[in-house]
Formats: sequence, C-alpha cells, structure tokens
Amino acid sequence: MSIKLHRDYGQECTRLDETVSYLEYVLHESMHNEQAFRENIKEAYSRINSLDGSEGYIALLTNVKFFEMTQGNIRQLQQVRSRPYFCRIDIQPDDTERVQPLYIGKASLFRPDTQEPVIVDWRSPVANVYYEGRIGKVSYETTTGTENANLHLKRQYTIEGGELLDFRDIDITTRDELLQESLGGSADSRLKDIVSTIQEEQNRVIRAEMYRPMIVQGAAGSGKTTIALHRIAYLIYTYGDRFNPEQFMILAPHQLFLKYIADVLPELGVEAVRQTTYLDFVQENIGKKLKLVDPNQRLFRFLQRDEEVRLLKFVSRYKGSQSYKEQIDRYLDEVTVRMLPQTDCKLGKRLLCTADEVRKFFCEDYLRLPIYKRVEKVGKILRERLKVKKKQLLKDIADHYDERLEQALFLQDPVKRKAKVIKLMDDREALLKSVEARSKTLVKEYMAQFPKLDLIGHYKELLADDALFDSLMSEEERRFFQAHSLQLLGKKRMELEDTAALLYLQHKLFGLLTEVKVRNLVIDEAQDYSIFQLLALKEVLGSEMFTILGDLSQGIHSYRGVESWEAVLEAVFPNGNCQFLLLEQSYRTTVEIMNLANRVIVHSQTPGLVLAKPVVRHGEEPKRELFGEQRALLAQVLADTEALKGQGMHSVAVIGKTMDECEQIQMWMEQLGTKLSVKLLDEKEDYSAADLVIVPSYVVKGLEFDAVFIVSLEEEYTADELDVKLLYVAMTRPLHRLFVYSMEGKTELLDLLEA
Ligand SMILES: Nc1ncnc2c1ncn2[C@@H]1O[C@H](COP(=O)(O)OP(=O)(O)OP(=O)(O)O)[C@@H](O)[C@H]1O
Repeated sequence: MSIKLHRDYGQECTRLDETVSYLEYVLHESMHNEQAFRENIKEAYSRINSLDGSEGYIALLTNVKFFEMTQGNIRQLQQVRSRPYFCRIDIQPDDTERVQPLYIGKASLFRPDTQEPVIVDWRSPVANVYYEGRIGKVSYETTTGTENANLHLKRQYTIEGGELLDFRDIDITTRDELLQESLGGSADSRLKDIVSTIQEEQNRVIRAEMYRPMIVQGAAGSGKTTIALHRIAYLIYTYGDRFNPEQFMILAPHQLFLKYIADVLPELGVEAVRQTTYLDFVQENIGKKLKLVDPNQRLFRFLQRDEEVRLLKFVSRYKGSQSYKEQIDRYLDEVTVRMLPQTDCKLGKRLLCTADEVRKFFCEDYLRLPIYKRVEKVGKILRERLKVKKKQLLKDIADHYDERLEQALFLQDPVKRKAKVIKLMDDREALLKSVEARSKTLVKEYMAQFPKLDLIGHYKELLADDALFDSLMSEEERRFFQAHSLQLLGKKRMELEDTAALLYLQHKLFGLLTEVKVRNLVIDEAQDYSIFQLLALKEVLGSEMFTILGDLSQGIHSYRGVESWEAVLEAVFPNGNCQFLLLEQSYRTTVEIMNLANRVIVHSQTPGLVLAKPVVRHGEEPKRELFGEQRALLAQVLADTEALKGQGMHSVAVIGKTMDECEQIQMWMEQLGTKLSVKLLDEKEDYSAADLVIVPSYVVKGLEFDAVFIVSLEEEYTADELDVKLLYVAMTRPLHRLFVYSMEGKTELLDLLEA
C-alpha cells in the first residue's frame, strides 16, 4: 500500500512541515543571535583595550560562552534539518489520561511558549522506551525515579531532505525494516551513526550506568565501535552537569581507525572528546624518548617456531602481566627506601629537619605524590625552614655580639678596648658571612644525597635487577628478557609491550607530563590490550569508569593481549563491580559471508569462543577461485571491481596478508593498468579518496567495505592460530560481497573448510 493512502499520512506530513518550519525559524533566530554575540565580543574586547578593566573582561567571557553555545546549537540544527526525527512514541503516563506523541531525533527542540517538546533527544530517559519498550505497559528511569506509562504506538519514519517518504508502526512482531534498510546500504569510508536503529542489546551497553566499569565481548560486526561512540554521546548528555567532554577519551588502535571514526561524535552533536591511540597517549605523557619497534613486523616473526620466538613471546606476555607490575612496585619501594637520608639537616647546630621527619614526609604525608615530586616537596620544606632558621640565627648572632660589644665598651684601657671592639666586629662579620654562605649551599648539598635518574635510567636499573625476576621465570628466560630489553633501550628503542611499564613508572616516579583530565575511558579493540596496560591506565587516570569493548576471536595480538575476559575482571576490577556483557548478533555482513567466516574461526583456540550470529540478511555466496598466474588473479580482481562499482558498491578493498604481499598486489595493478584509483594503506593513512584500497590483514580490523577480495599470491593463510584469526578478521570486513582469490597451492586453511 502506498504510504499516501495511510489514514495518518496527512497528519504526519503536517507535523513534519510544522517541525521543519519551526526548526528553520529557530535556526534563523540562532544565526541572528550568533551575529549579535559576535558584535558584543568585539565591543567587549575594545572596552578591555580602553582600560575598562574587569567589567569588559566579564562581558567578553560571557559573550564568548553564549557565542559558542549558539554555534553548537546551530551546528546541531543544521545537521538535523533534513531529517528532524526518526521515530515517534505515543506514551501515556500512568497518572494522566492524555496520550502524548513524542517525536525522537538527534537533537532536542522545545517551544518555550508552550513548553511542548518538538523533538526529543534520543538520549533522553523517555526515549529509552523506543529502544526497549513493547507496546503496552512500560517503565523508564528518570533522575527523579521510575516512571510508569502505557506505550500506545512506536512509529518509524523514513525522511529525506525534509520530506516524508515512508513510515511504519513497529512492535516486537514486526521485522525491523529500518534496520534492514540501513544494513542494506553501502559502506562509506567513514563509520556512521545508528541512532534510529540501535538494538535492544546495544542500547543496554550504551545506557549502562557510568560509574561501574564494563567489559563487552562483541562478535565481529556487532557494533562495538559504533556503540562505543554512542555511549560517549549518551554519557555526555546524561551526566553533562557533572562531567565535561574533556573528561572523556576513546582509545582506538591506530590513526587510520581514528580517521574512520572521526565524524561520528560530531554528527551526534559531541565535540571536544579526545580520540587517540594508546601509544600516542603514552608518548605524550612520557615524552618521545624512545622509538617504537614496529609491532607488525614482530607479529609475522612470531609465525616461526624457533626457540627465540618462544622466548620473545614469553617476554611479550610477561611485560603485559600483573606480575610485571608487582615487580615494578617492589622496585619503586626500593627506590623510595634508597631516597631516605641517613643524616639530619642542620644549619650549624640548628636542626632544620631530622632524617626521621624526612622519612615521614616520604612514606606518610606525601605518599600519594610521585617519588621525585616528594623529593621536590622536601627541598621546598627545607628551603622554607632554612629561611626562618637563618633569620633567627643571624639575629641571635647579631644580638650576641651586640651584647659583647656593649660589655667591651666598659673596658678601662682604651687600647685594649679598641682591639676588643675591632675583634668582636670582625668576628661578627665573619660569622654572619659564613652563615649566609652555608645557607646558600646547605639545602642543595643535603638534597644531593637523593639519587637522581631519568625515566629510562630507572627502567634500565629495574630490568637489570636479577633479584626482582629470579623466582618468576627460568634463568634462561630471565637472561633473555633482560638482555633483549636492555639491548633495545641501549639503541633508544622500545616495544609496544614496554609502554605500560614506562607509563606506570613515569606516573609513579615523576608524574605525567600533561595534566590528564580524563575520568571516563572507552577502549575499542580492547582484546589487544594487556592486563598491565589496563592497570596502568586505571592508575594514571585515577578512575574505574572504563568501557572496554573487544572480540577475543579477533585477538591477533593474543601473545600480548587479553587471554580471557575473566582474567581482566580478576586482575583489573577485583572488587567485582565490573559488568560483563555479550553481543552475539552481528550486523555488518550477510548470512552467507558470516557462515563461512564462522567455519574459519572454529579452528582457533579462542577461549570460550562464541560464534557471531548474523542478522537475517542474505546475499551472494562468497566466491572462491584458484589461479595459476598472479597476473590473471589480479586482472580478475580489477575486472570484478569495475563491475562492483557499476553495481553501486562504493568501497572495495583487497586484503593481503602482509605489507610485502600488498606491495606486490599494487605492483601488479600498476603493471596491468586500471582507470580505478588505487591506494595502498598503512596504519597512518586515510582511505576516503580511493576507488580501491589495498590493505594488510593486520591493519584492517575495525574497518569495513562493501566488497572485499582476500588475495593470496605468495603468502597463504595456514592453520596456525594467528593466521586463523587474521583470515577471520579479513573475512568479516565486507558488507555485501566476499571474494577469496588464491594462487594454487596457497590455500591450506581454506582447504580445511572443504574437509
Ligand atoms: N543497530 C544497528 N543499526 C544499523 N547498523 C548497525 C547497527 N549496529 C551495527 N551496525 C552496523 O554494523 C557495522 C559494524 O559495526 P561496528 O564496526 O561498530 O562493529 P564492531 O563490533 O566494532 O565490528 P568489528 O569488531 O568487526 O570491527 C557498521 O556498519 C554499523 O553501522
């Protein structure tokens, strides 16, 4: 039935028209106000210049604040003007007869005259009913308690360019057409928001209580990244009176990924939230003293099975462990003890501070400060005390000599008297001078007994301390661990595995280099984090407000990352208040592609593996083909890509196992010639500008494309654990089409699927 025949069509069109024109009116007014605030700022600025001091300054600040707020409102209204809302709920609170239709969108809009909501923000408490409520009795939480109501209608709209194209009523039995429509669309080079189709299990993650930490194990394509961003938007909206956006941070694996997600938060009306990588966060806070060993090169070294690889893997795992943190704590205790002086600090015979008092400063009063900040504190206290003591001492000396001079004046013999007076005056002068001179060096000399090393010096000292590690590993392992780590430091290099220790040491010894305001942390792709990385973050942020999202099946760095979520719960959140949620439903890809990917991942050793369940969306079977010549394989990829582009597939990727393989693919494409723009991606790139991207398997996690070619020229995916995971990650990237093109003889893992 055409929607135009629906009995509510006319009414819905009128409501939309009214909303759009009211929105345009508010937008127009806001622009007018923006201009007025701009003028006021200019005016206030000139008043500051004309020396009308504080009044002008206050006016300037107030106007800047209003100007920024208005700009924010304008941006939000502009974003929603073509699609002001996406659904409606008709709700009747238990204590009234009135059924109120509420239109839910990505911004909120009120009529101040009638106090009627024109658009209700998707993050507001009542909007929860849209995501979770069934027609009939519902309840939702507000700041004042639980509200009970009757839900009469849930209606979804398709609106484009301010025009109503379609609407449908939904309840539990209706298939969610809007979701199907949204999933059937094409992948952009940027992640998008999903406010209109957030699913119930996802909504629970987004709206989970802020103060409790949360771990989410989510299958590939279950929406973890998307949810992470929506959760931040929700928290900022809900707790905006207590927290500002600078107190939120999202950690993602690399720059390419950050560019991929960059637009979502602004689209959701959220700005100023820090989006960074763990490495950048660490380097910003310890300085860029050391160069990073490329973790991806290491990854492929680990495919070999020699004794060195066993030891390297051991080192990686150990450096991410809680045990390593505990040994560092022991080392820090030793450093503290070494700092404690054995002698008192005295100016002459006068005591400035006893050794015991310094011990108390160190081990009690200023215990919460980093060790070197405690040293600074002691220095400051001594300097302050010295000032007072010196003044007193100088006065006592002066008084003492004045008295003796007075007595000398009574001597009968003028010659003796003169000699005595001169001697006393000289003595006084000399003593005063020596007190002055001693005061200049006293604190400096006393403080010199505190050992001083820089961060790297301490790290080297720690690593060289056999006694710390003796009982925890075999002698062979300890020797390798120490030699390997110290050798790297000697070349001014570190591994990613060292960053937790360095961040932690910096925090405990010196304090971080920047003031970290972040209290609320969202970590995406968290399966690649070690326990120690998480513990270090918890320590430096001084907060447990963590949302940790990851998928163990995609743990390609499992030699250094999370082994099991239970281990994280136990080590990082031992007080048992951390929530654990599972997202099994996968939204990205078709049933056919997901089924094939699931047949791959069952060959992994992932603990407690939970297979992804695809939403019911069918597509073509993944295409497998073997080739005798590399040239023919890539000619086929190019021909298929052109055909796919013709079918409206915007983003197409060729995934090679390693960077070498990708470079070879690129070389062949250049030789073959194509009118498509082709781009080879590494972790720092941005892929928005190319028709076809070539990307290594270990970089591709988190991203998605309309169609994906998994190509094996020289590098095959074997049945090894790492390869299983790399292939699984690659296979779960496409939305619609998957092609697996291999050279003959390069199909070990895929052959297993046939068996
Ligand atoms: N509720 C939803 N409505 C519409 N689209 C959704 C929904 N949930 C997820 N998606 C889509 O599914 C795709 C996968 O989402 P996302 O990348 O956030 O998943 P992920 O769990 O982080 O995946 P992976 O671990 O495989 O990288 C995206 O295109 C996202 O827009």
